[in-house]
Amino acid sequence: MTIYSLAVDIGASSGRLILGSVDDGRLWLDEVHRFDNHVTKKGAYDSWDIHHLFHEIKSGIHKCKARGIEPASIGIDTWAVDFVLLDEKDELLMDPVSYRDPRTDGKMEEVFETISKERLYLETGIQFQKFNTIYQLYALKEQHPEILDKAKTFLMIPDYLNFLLTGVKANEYTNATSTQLVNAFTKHWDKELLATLGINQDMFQEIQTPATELGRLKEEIAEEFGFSMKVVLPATHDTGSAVISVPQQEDTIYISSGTWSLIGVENHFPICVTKALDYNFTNEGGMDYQFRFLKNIMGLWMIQEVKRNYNDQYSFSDLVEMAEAASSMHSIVDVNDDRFLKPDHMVAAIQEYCRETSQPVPNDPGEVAKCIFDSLAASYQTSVAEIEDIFEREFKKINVIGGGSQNEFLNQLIADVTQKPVDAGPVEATAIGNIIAQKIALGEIRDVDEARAITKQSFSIKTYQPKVKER
Ligand SMILES: Nc1ncnc2c1ncn2[C@@H]1O[C@H](COP(=O)(O)OP(=O)(O)O)[C@@H](O)[C@H]1O
Ligand SMILES: C[C@H](O)[C@H](O)[C@@H](O)C(=O)COP(=O)(O)O
Ligand SMILES: [Mg+2]
Repeated sequence: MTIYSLAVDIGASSGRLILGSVDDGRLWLDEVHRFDNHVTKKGAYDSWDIHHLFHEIKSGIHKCKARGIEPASIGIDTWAVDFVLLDEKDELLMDPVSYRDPRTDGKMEEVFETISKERLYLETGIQFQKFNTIYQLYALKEQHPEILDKAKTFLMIPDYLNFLLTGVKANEYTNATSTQLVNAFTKHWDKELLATLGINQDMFQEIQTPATELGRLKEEIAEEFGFSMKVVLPATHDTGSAVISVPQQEDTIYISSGTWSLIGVENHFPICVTKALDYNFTNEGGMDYQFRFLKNIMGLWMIQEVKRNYNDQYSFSDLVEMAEAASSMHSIVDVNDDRFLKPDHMVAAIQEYCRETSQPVPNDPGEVAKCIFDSLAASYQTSVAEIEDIFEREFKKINVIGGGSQNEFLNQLIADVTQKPVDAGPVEATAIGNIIAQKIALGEIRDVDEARAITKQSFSIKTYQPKVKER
Protein backbone atom coordinates (compact mmCIF):
# COMPACT_ATOMS: atom_id res chain seq x y z
CA MET A 1 0.00 0.00 0.00
CA THR A 2 1.45 3.39 -1.01
CA ILE A 3 2.19 5.74 1.91
CA TYR A 4 1.70 9.36 0.88
CA SER A 5 3.19 12.42 2.58
CA LEU A 6 1.90 15.89 1.74
CA ALA A 7 4.37 18.77 1.43
CA VAL A 8 3.02 22.30 1.77
CA ASP A 9 5.62 24.71 0.35
CA ILE A 10 4.65 28.36 0.48
CA GLY A 11 7.18 30.75 -1.00
CA ALA A 12 6.88 34.49 -1.31
CA SER A 13 5.35 34.27 -4.77
CA SER A 14 3.46 30.98 -4.80
CA GLY A 15 2.37 28.03 -2.74
CA ARG A 16 2.03 24.41 -3.73
CA LEU A 17 0.85 21.16 -2.13
CA ILE A 18 2.71 18.13 -3.45
CA LEU A 19 2.15 14.48 -2.56
CA GLY A 20 5.28 12.40 -2.15
CA SER A 21 5.71 8.64 -2.01
CA VAL A 22 8.68 6.27 -2.05
CA ASP A 23 8.45 3.25 -4.33
CA ASP A 24 11.05 1.03 -5.94
CA GLY A 25 13.90 3.16 -4.53
CA ARG A 26 12.56 6.34 -6.07
CA LEU A 27 10.68 9.38 -4.80
CA TRP A 28 7.47 10.16 -6.70
CA LEU A 29 5.83 13.58 -6.65
CA ASP A 30 2.29 14.56 -7.57
CA GLU A 31 1.28 18.23 -7.45
CA VAL A 32 -2.21 18.49 -6.00
CA HIS A 33 -2.76 22.23 -5.58
CA ARG A 34 -0.99 25.48 -6.48
CA PHE A 35 -1.88 29.07 -5.60
CA ASP A 36 -0.42 32.56 -5.80
CA ASN A 37 0.98 34.28 -2.76
CA HIS A 38 1.64 37.98 -2.40
CA VAL A 39 1.82 40.81 0.07
CA THR A 40 -1.20 43.10 0.56
CA LYS A 41 -1.54 46.42 2.38
CA LYS A 42 -3.52 45.88 5.59
CA GLY A 43 -3.84 49.08 7.57
CA ALA A 44 -0.39 50.60 7.91
CA TYR A 45 1.57 47.49 6.98
CA ASP A 46 2.40 45.28 4.00
CA SER A 47 1.03 42.00 5.32
CA TRP A 48 0.42 38.34 4.49
CA ASP A 49 -3.13 37.01 4.36
CA ILE A 50 -2.32 34.03 6.54
CA HIS A 51 -5.90 32.82 6.92
CA HIS A 52 -6.20 32.80 3.13
CA LEU A 53 -3.03 30.68 3.04
CA PHE A 54 -4.59 28.31 5.61
CA HIS A 55 -7.71 28.14 3.44
CA GLU A 56 -5.55 27.16 0.45
CA ILE A 57 -3.86 24.45 2.54
CA LYS A 58 -7.26 23.03 3.46
CA SER A 59 -8.37 23.21 -0.21
CA GLY A 60 -5.35 21.12 -1.14
CA ILE A 61 -6.09 18.54 1.56
CA HIS A 62 -9.69 18.27 0.34
CA LYS A 63 -8.30 17.64 -3.19
CA CYS A 64 -6.26 14.71 -1.81
CA LYS A 65 -9.40 13.22 -0.26
CA ALA A 66 -11.30 13.78 -3.53
CA ARG A 67 -8.64 11.65 -5.23
CA GLY A 68 -9.19 8.94 -2.63
CA ILE A 69 -5.82 9.70 -1.01
CA GLU A 70 -5.48 10.12 2.77
CA PRO A 71 -1.84 11.14 3.35
CA ALA A 72 -0.16 9.62 6.40
CA SER A 73 1.59 12.91 7.14
CA ILE A 74 1.73 16.61 6.26
CA GLY A 75 4.59 19.09 6.61
CA ILE A 76 4.56 22.87 6.10
CA ASP A 77 7.45 25.13 5.03
CA THR A 78 7.38 28.82 4.13
CA TRP A 79 9.63 31.84 3.76
CA ALA A 80 11.63 32.93 6.78
CA VAL A 81 11.80 35.73 9.38
CA ASP A 82 8.11 36.64 9.52
CA PHE A 83 5.92 35.74 12.49
CA VAL A 84 2.64 36.14 14.39
CA LEU A 85 1.99 37.13 17.99
CA LEU A 86 -0.91 35.56 19.91
CA ASP A 87 -2.64 36.96 23.01
CA GLU A 88 -3.65 34.96 26.08
CA LYS A 89 -6.68 33.61 24.17
CA ASP A 90 -4.43 32.46 21.32
CA GLU A 91 -5.90 35.12 19.03
CA LEU A 92 -3.76 37.01 16.48
CA LEU A 93 -2.75 40.42 17.83
CA MET A 94 -2.19 41.67 14.24
CA ASP A 95 -1.83 40.35 10.71
CA PRO A 96 1.69 39.03 9.99
CA VAL A 97 3.75 41.80 8.46
CA SER A 98 5.91 41.09 5.41
CA TYR A 99 9.66 41.36 5.64
CA ARG A 100 9.44 43.84 2.74
CA ASP A 101 7.50 46.35 4.86
CA PRO A 102 9.58 49.53 5.51
CA ARG A 103 8.84 49.48 9.27
CA THR A 104 12.36 48.16 9.93
CA ASP A 105 14.15 50.92 7.99
CA GLY A 106 16.98 52.19 10.20
CA LYS A 107 16.21 49.75 13.06
CA MET A 108 19.26 47.53 12.52
CA GLU A 109 21.52 50.54 13.07
CA GLU A 110 19.58 51.45 16.22
CA VAL A 111 20.09 47.92 17.59
CA PHE A 112 23.84 48.27 16.96
CA GLU A 113 23.83 51.14 19.49
CA THR A 114 22.89 48.54 22.13
CA ILE A 115 24.58 45.40 20.78
CA SER A 116 27.55 45.63 18.44
CA LYS A 117 27.30 44.11 14.96
CA GLU A 118 30.35 41.97 15.79
CA ARG A 119 28.80 40.54 18.99
CA LEU A 120 25.53 39.81 17.21
CA TYR A 121 27.37 37.95 14.49
CA LEU A 122 29.67 36.07 16.88
CA GLU A 123 26.68 34.79 18.86
CA THR A 124 24.15 34.15 16.10
CA GLY A 125 26.20 33.87 12.89
CA ILE A 126 23.25 35.33 10.99
CA GLN A 127 23.55 37.73 8.03
CA PHE A 128 22.54 41.36 8.48
CA GLN A 129 19.28 41.89 6.64
CA LYS A 130 17.20 44.82 7.88
CA PHE A 131 14.09 42.61 7.85
CA ASN A 132 15.40 39.97 10.24
CA THR A 133 12.92 39.15 12.99
CA ILE A 134 15.12 40.80 15.61
CA TYR A 135 14.65 44.18 13.88
CA GLN A 136 10.96 43.56 13.22
CA LEU A 137 10.40 42.98 16.97
CA TYR A 138 12.55 46.01 17.80
CA ALA A 139 10.43 48.14 15.45
CA LEU A 140 7.21 46.75 16.94
CA LYS A 141 8.43 47.55 20.44
CA GLU A 142 8.98 51.15 19.35
CA GLN A 143 5.87 51.56 17.17
CA HIS A 144 3.31 49.41 19.04
CA PRO A 145 4.56 48.51 22.57
CA GLU A 146 0.96 47.74 23.52
CA ILE A 147 0.94 44.81 21.10
CA LEU A 148 4.16 43.34 22.46
CA ASP A 149 2.85 43.80 26.02
CA LYS A 150 -0.16 41.59 25.20
CA ALA A 151 1.86 38.97 23.32
CA LYS A 152 1.93 35.57 25.07
CA THR A 153 3.04 33.45 22.09
CA PHE A 154 5.56 34.01 19.28
CA LEU A 155 5.11 31.70 16.29
CA MET A 156 6.75 31.95 12.91
CA ILE A 157 4.55 31.57 9.82
CA PRO A 158 4.80 27.74 9.48
CA ASP A 159 4.62 27.37 13.28
CA TYR A 160 1.30 29.21 13.27
CA LEU A 161 -0.11 27.15 10.40
CA ASN A 162 0.92 24.02 12.36
CA PHE A 163 -0.82 25.47 15.43
CA LEU A 164 -4.04 25.94 13.42
CA LEU A 165 -3.84 22.30 12.32
CA THR A 166 -2.85 20.71 15.64
CA GLY A 167 -3.26 23.17 18.51
CA VAL A 168 0.41 22.54 19.34
CA LYS A 169 2.82 25.47 19.79
CA ALA A 170 6.47 25.06 18.85
CA ASN A 171 9.20 26.99 17.06
CA GLU A 172 11.05 24.92 14.48
CA TYR A 173 14.86 25.20 14.57
CA THR A 174 15.87 26.03 10.96
CA ASN A 175 13.37 28.86 10.71
CA ALA A 176 14.07 30.09 14.26
CA THR A 177 17.71 30.64 13.32
CA SER A 178 16.64 33.10 10.59
CA THR A 179 15.36 35.45 13.36
CA GLN A 180 18.94 36.31 14.45
CA LEU A 181 17.78 35.53 18.00
CA VAL A 182 19.07 31.95 18.26
CA ASN A 183 22.59 31.31 19.55
CA ALA A 184 24.53 29.43 16.84
CA PHE A 185 26.37 27.35 19.47
CA THR A 186 23.67 26.55 22.06
CA LYS A 187 21.02 26.29 19.30
CA HIS A 188 18.48 27.83 21.66
CA TRP A 189 16.88 31.24 21.99
CA ASP A 190 19.61 33.65 23.13
CA LYS A 191 17.97 34.81 26.36
CA GLU A 192 20.74 37.29 27.16
CA LEU A 193 20.23 38.90 23.74
CA LEU A 194 16.46 39.04 24.25
CA ALA A 195 16.91 40.54 27.72
CA THR A 196 19.33 43.16 26.37
CA LEU A 197 16.75 44.16 23.76
CA GLY A 198 13.93 44.13 26.31
CA ILE A 199 11.99 41.47 24.40
CA ASN A 200 9.81 39.15 26.51
CA GLN A 201 11.55 35.76 26.26
CA ASP A 202 8.54 33.91 27.72
CA MET A 203 6.58 34.20 24.45
CA PHE A 204 9.11 32.07 22.58
CA GLN A 205 8.34 28.37 22.35
CA GLU A 206 10.52 25.29 22.75
CA ILE A 207 12.66 24.80 19.66
CA GLN A 208 11.94 21.53 17.84
CA THR A 209 14.01 20.03 15.02
CA PRO A 210 13.11 18.72 11.54
CA ALA A 211 11.67 15.16 11.26
CA THR A 212 9.91 15.61 14.60
CA GLU A 213 6.27 14.50 14.76
CA LEU A 214 4.56 17.60 16.17
CA GLY A 215 1.16 15.97 16.67
CA ARG A 216 -1.96 15.01 14.75
CA LEU A 217 -4.79 17.07 13.25
CA LYS A 218 -7.15 18.62 15.80
CA GLU A 219 -10.39 16.63 16.04
CA GLU A 220 -12.53 19.30 14.35
CA ILE A 221 -10.03 19.59 11.50
CA ALA A 222 -9.89 15.82 11.00
CA GLU A 223 -13.70 15.69 10.99
CA GLU A 224 -13.73 18.38 8.25
CA PHE A 225 -11.50 16.23 6.04
CA GLY A 226 -12.93 12.86 7.03
CA PHE A 227 -9.50 11.54 8.05
CA SER A 228 -6.57 12.38 10.32
CA MET A 229 -2.84 12.42 9.73
CA LYS A 230 0.45 13.14 11.47
CA VAL A 231 1.79 16.69 11.35
CA VAL A 232 5.55 16.45 10.93
CA LEU A 233 8.07 19.27 11.12
CA PRO A 234 10.18 19.50 7.96
CA ALA A 235 12.88 22.13 7.84
CA THR A 236 10.11 24.73 7.99
CA HIS A 237 12.35 27.42 6.51
CA ASP A 238 11.77 26.72 2.83
CA THR A 239 15.43 27.13 1.93
CA GLY A 240 16.29 24.70 4.73
CA SER A 241 14.11 22.11 3.02
CA ALA A 242 15.39 23.01 -0.46
CA VAL A 243 19.05 22.37 0.32
CA ILE A 244 18.26 18.92 1.75
CA SER A 245 17.34 17.88 -1.78
CA VAL A 246 20.71 18.91 -3.30
CA PRO A 247 21.80 15.44 -4.39
CA GLN A 248 25.52 15.97 -3.98
CA GLN A 249 26.83 18.42 -1.43
CA GLU A 250 30.56 17.76 -1.79
CA ASP A 251 32.31 20.39 -3.91
CA THR A 252 28.95 21.94 -4.78
CA ILE A 253 27.69 25.47 -4.33
CA TYR A 254 23.89 25.55 -4.40
CA ILE A 255 21.68 28.40 -5.57
CA SER A 256 18.13 28.03 -4.25
CA SER A 257 16.52 30.10 -7.00
CA GLY A 258 13.02 31.41 -6.33
CA THR A 259 11.77 34.80 -5.22
CA TRP A 260 15.17 35.05 -3.55
CA SER A 261 18.44 33.53 -4.68
CA LEU A 262 20.11 31.85 -1.69
CA ILE A 263 23.67 30.94 -2.65
CA GLY A 264 25.85 28.85 -0.36
CA VAL A 265 27.19 25.54 0.86
CA GLU A 266 26.30 23.02 3.53
CA ASN A 267 28.74 23.14 6.46
CA HIS A 268 29.15 21.24 9.73
CA PHE A 269 29.83 24.24 11.98
CA PRO A 270 29.07 27.98 12.04
CA ILE A 271 31.64 30.29 10.42
CA CYS A 272 31.51 33.58 12.31
CA VAL A 273 34.87 34.98 11.30
CA THR A 274 35.31 38.63 10.35
CA LYS A 275 35.63 37.86 6.64
CA ALA A 276 32.25 36.06 6.68
CA LEU A 277 30.78 39.04 8.51
CA ASP A 278 32.28 41.47 6.03
CA TYR A 279 30.93 39.44 3.12
CA ASN A 280 27.58 39.22 5.01
CA PHE A 281 27.19 35.46 4.86
CA THR A 282 24.76 33.70 7.19
CA ASN A 283 24.88 30.45 9.17
CA GLU A 284 21.23 29.44 9.13
CA GLY A 285 20.39 26.15 10.84
CA GLY A 286 19.92 23.06 8.72
CA MET A 287 18.58 19.57 9.23
CA ASP A 288 20.59 17.39 11.63
CA TYR A 289 22.15 20.58 13.00
CA GLN A 290 24.10 21.21 9.79
CA PHE A 291 24.63 24.83 8.85
CA ARG A 292 23.52 26.62 5.70
CA PHE A 293 26.43 28.95 5.02
CA LEU A 294 24.78 31.20 2.46
CA LYS A 295 23.82 34.69 1.45
CA ASN A 296 20.62 36.27 0.16
CA ILE A 297 20.72 37.71 -3.33
CA MET A 298 17.71 39.75 -4.47
CA GLY A 299 16.72 36.96 -6.84
CA LEU A 300 13.90 36.47 -9.30
CA TRP A 301 11.75 38.86 -7.28
CA MET A 302 13.08 41.40 -9.74
CA ILE A 303 11.67 39.64 -12.81
CA GLN A 304 8.44 38.89 -10.89
CA GLU A 305 8.02 42.64 -10.36
CA VAL A 306 8.92 43.41 -14.00
CA LYS A 307 6.31 40.87 -15.10
CA ARG A 308 3.79 42.70 -12.90
CA ASN A 309 4.93 46.10 -14.21
CA TYR A 310 4.06 44.91 -17.73
CA ASN A 311 0.61 43.84 -16.46
CA ASP A 312 1.48 40.14 -16.70
CA GLN A 313 1.21 40.24 -20.47
CA TYR A 314 4.42 38.20 -20.72
CA SER A 315 5.06 34.79 -19.16
CA PHE A 316 8.37 34.03 -17.50
CA SER A 317 9.26 31.97 -20.59
CA ASP A 318 8.44 34.98 -22.81
CA LEU A 319 10.68 37.25 -20.74
CA VAL A 320 13.53 34.75 -20.89
CA GLU A 321 13.16 34.46 -24.67
CA MET A 322 13.09 38.26 -25.02
CA ALA A 323 16.15 38.58 -22.79
CA GLU A 324 18.04 36.13 -24.96
CA ALA A 325 17.20 38.26 -28.03
CA ALA A 326 18.40 41.48 -26.35
CA SER A 327 22.01 40.49 -26.94
CA SER A 328 23.32 44.06 -27.23
CA MET A 329 22.21 44.99 -23.69
CA HIS A 330 25.07 44.63 -21.23
CA SER A 331 24.17 47.02 -18.41
CA ILE A 332 24.66 45.61 -14.91
CA VAL A 333 22.94 46.72 -11.69
CA ASP A 334 23.85 45.82 -8.10
CA VAL A 335 20.88 43.55 -7.51
CA ASN A 336 21.38 43.80 -3.74
CA ASP A 337 20.97 47.58 -3.75
CA ASP A 338 18.27 48.42 -1.17
CA ARG A 339 16.25 50.22 -3.83
CA PHE A 340 15.29 46.85 -5.40
CA LEU A 341 13.86 45.37 -2.17
CA LYS A 342 10.44 47.00 -2.61
CA PRO A 343 10.48 49.69 -5.35
CA ASP A 344 7.25 51.33 -6.50
CA HIS A 345 8.14 50.29 -10.03
CA MET A 346 10.96 47.80 -10.65
CA VAL A 347 11.48 48.75 -14.32
CA ALA A 348 11.84 52.42 -13.39
CA ALA A 349 14.22 51.56 -10.52
CA ILE A 350 16.45 49.55 -12.87
CA GLN A 351 16.40 52.32 -15.49
CA GLU A 352 17.26 54.93 -12.83
CA TYR A 353 20.19 52.84 -11.60
CA CYS A 354 21.56 52.56 -15.15
CA ARG A 355 21.20 56.31 -15.68
CA GLU A 356 22.99 57.03 -12.37
CA THR A 357 25.86 54.74 -13.38
CA SER A 358 26.05 56.10 -16.95
CA GLN A 359 25.12 52.76 -18.53
CA PRO A 360 22.77 52.18 -21.48
CA VAL A 361 19.20 52.29 -20.16
CA PRO A 362 17.12 49.17 -20.89
CA ASN A 363 13.97 50.33 -22.66
CA ASP A 364 11.89 47.28 -23.48
CA PRO A 365 10.92 44.09 -21.59
CA GLY A 366 13.69 42.07 -23.24
CA GLU A 367 16.42 44.57 -22.39
CA VAL A 368 15.16 44.89 -18.80
CA ALA A 369 15.05 41.11 -18.39
CA LYS A 370 18.53 40.73 -19.93
CA CYS A 371 19.86 43.35 -17.49
CA ILE A 372 18.32 41.45 -14.55
CA PHE A 373 19.66 38.04 -15.59
CA ASP A 374 23.14 39.40 -16.40
CA SER A 375 23.16 41.24 -13.06
CA LEU A 376 22.04 38.18 -11.09
CA ALA A 377 24.74 36.06 -12.75
CA ALA A 378 27.34 38.71 -11.90
CA SER A 379 26.18 38.75 -8.28
CA TYR A 380 26.34 34.95 -8.11
CA GLN A 381 29.91 35.05 -9.42
CA THR A 382 30.90 37.55 -6.71
CA SER A 383 29.43 35.25 -4.06
CA VAL A 384 31.17 32.19 -5.53
CA ALA A 385 34.49 34.04 -5.29
CA GLU A 386 33.70 35.04 -1.68
CA ILE A 387 32.81 31.46 -0.72
CA GLU A 388 36.01 30.14 -2.28
CA ASP A 389 37.98 32.86 -0.49
CA ILE A 390 36.51 31.89 2.88
CA PHE A 391 36.94 28.13 2.37
CA GLU A 392 40.32 28.67 0.69
CA ARG A 393 39.49 26.20 -2.05
CA GLU A 394 37.66 25.87 -5.34
CA PHE A 395 34.23 24.29 -5.63
CA LYS A 396 33.77 22.10 -8.69
CA LYS A 397 30.19 22.90 -9.64
CA ILE A 398 27.00 24.82 -9.01
CA ASN A 399 23.54 23.31 -8.47
CA VAL A 400 20.60 25.60 -9.20
CA ILE A 401 17.42 24.34 -7.52
CA GLY A 402 13.89 25.74 -7.34
CA GLY A 403 11.67 27.45 -9.90
CA GLY A 404 14.56 29.46 -11.27
CA SER A 405 16.27 26.27 -12.44
CA GLN A 406 13.80 26.36 -15.36
CA ASN A 407 15.48 29.51 -16.66
CA GLU A 408 17.82 27.93 -19.22
CA PHE A 409 19.22 31.28 -20.30
CA LEU A 410 20.21 32.20 -16.73
CA ASN A 411 21.60 28.71 -16.09
CA GLN A 412 23.93 29.10 -19.08
CA LEU A 413 24.86 32.64 -18.00
CA ILE A 414 25.82 31.29 -14.55
CA ALA A 415 28.00 28.58 -16.13
CA ASP A 416 29.71 31.10 -18.43
CA VAL A 417 30.30 33.76 -15.75
CA THR A 418 31.57 31.33 -13.09
CA GLN A 419 33.30 29.01 -15.58
CA LYS A 420 31.81 26.08 -13.67
CA PRO A 421 29.33 23.42 -14.79
CA VAL A 422 25.81 24.14 -13.59
CA ASP A 423 23.40 21.35 -12.64
CA ALA A 424 19.81 22.58 -12.91
CA GLY A 425 17.10 21.00 -10.77
CA PRO A 426 15.13 19.70 -9.09
CA VAL A 427 12.53 22.43 -9.63
CA GLU A 428 10.47 21.48 -6.58
CA ALA A 429 13.54 21.08 -4.38
CA THR A 430 11.82 22.59 -1.36
CA ALA A 431 8.89 20.21 -1.50
CA ILE A 432 11.29 17.30 -1.96
CA GLY A 433 13.25 18.30 1.15
CA ASN A 434 9.99 18.73 3.01
CA ILE A 435 8.85 15.21 2.04
CA ILE A 436 12.26 13.75 2.92
CA ALA A 437 11.91 14.97 6.51
CA GLN A 438 8.44 13.43 6.70
CA LYS A 439 9.65 10.12 5.29
CA ILE A 440 12.46 10.04 7.85
CA ALA A 441 9.93 10.71 10.62
CA LEU A 442 7.72 7.90 9.27
CA GLY A 443 10.72 5.56 9.07
CA GLU A 444 10.42 5.04 5.30
CA ILE A 445 13.84 6.65 4.72
CA ARG A 446 16.74 6.11 7.12
CA ASP A 447 18.47 9.50 6.94
CA VAL A 448 19.45 12.43 4.70
CA ASP A 449 22.27 10.50 3.02
CA GLU A 450 19.87 7.78 1.89
CA ALA A 451 17.37 10.46 0.87
CA ARG A 452 19.93 12.22 -1.32
CA ALA A 453 20.77 8.94 -3.03
CA ILE A 454 17.06 8.42 -3.73
CA THR A 455 16.68 12.03 -4.93
CA LYS A 456 19.65 11.66 -7.29
CA GLN A 457 18.01 8.78 -9.11
CA SER A 458 14.49 10.21 -9.00
CA PHE A 459 14.81 13.55 -10.79
CA SER A 460 16.42 14.51 -14.08
CA ILE A 461 19.17 17.09 -13.78
CA LYS A 462 20.37 19.04 -16.84
CA THR A 463 23.99 20.17 -16.82
CA TYR A 464 25.16 23.38 -18.50
CA GLN A 465 28.82 23.49 -19.43
CA PRO A 466 30.61 26.87 -19.43
CA LYS A 467 31.41 28.35 -22.83
CA VAL A 468 35.15 28.90 -22.96
CA LYS A 469 35.86 32.58 -22.39
CA GLU A 470 37.24 34.26 -25.51
CA ARG A 471 40.74 35.52 -24.80
N1 LIG B 1 8.98 28.39 -17.26
C1 LIG B 1 9.85 29.15 -16.61
N2 LIG B 1 10.92 29.66 -17.24
C2 LIG B 1 11.81 30.46 -16.58
N3 LIG B 1 11.70 30.80 -15.28
C3 LIG B 1 10.64 30.30 -14.61
C4 LIG B 1 9.67 29.46 -15.22
N4 LIG B 1 8.73 29.15 -14.28
C5 LIG B 1 9.10 29.77 -13.13
N5 LIG B 1 10.23 30.45 -13.34
C6 LIG B 1 10.97 31.25 -12.35
O1 LIG B 1 10.79 30.65 -11.07
C7 LIG B 1 10.48 31.67 -10.11
C8 LIG B 1 9.62 31.10 -9.01
O2 LIG B 1 10.38 30.11 -8.37
P1 LIG B 1 9.75 29.40 -7.05
O3 LIG B 1 10.82 28.50 -6.51
O4 LIG B 1 8.42 28.83 -7.36
O5 LIG B 1 9.56 30.69 -6.13
P2 LIG B 1 8.98 30.82 -4.63
O6 LIG B 1 9.19 29.53 -3.94
O7 LIG B 1 9.81 31.93 -4.06
O8 LIG B 1 7.54 31.22 -4.75
C9 LIG B 1 9.74 32.74 -10.91
O9 LIG B 1 9.92 34.01 -10.31
C10 LIG B 1 10.38 32.66 -12.29
O10 LIG B 1 11.40 33.61 -12.42
C1 LIG C 1 13.32 36.70 3.85
C2 LIG C 1 14.12 35.43 3.78
O1 LIG C 1 15.46 35.72 3.56
C3 LIG C 1 13.55 34.56 2.70
O2 LIG C 1 12.47 33.90 3.28
C4 LIG C 1 14.53 33.49 2.22
O3 LIG C 1 15.24 32.95 3.34
C5 LIG C 1 13.76 32.40 1.56
O4 LIG C 1 13.79 31.29 1.98
C6 LIG C 1 12.97 32.75 0.36
O5 LIG C 1 12.33 31.62 -0.20
P1 LIG C 1 11.48 31.86 -1.54
O6 LIG C 1 11.04 30.47 -1.92
O7 LIG C 1 10.33 32.76 -1.17
O8 LIG C 1 12.43 32.47 -2.52
MG1 LIG D 1 10.41 28.76 -2.59
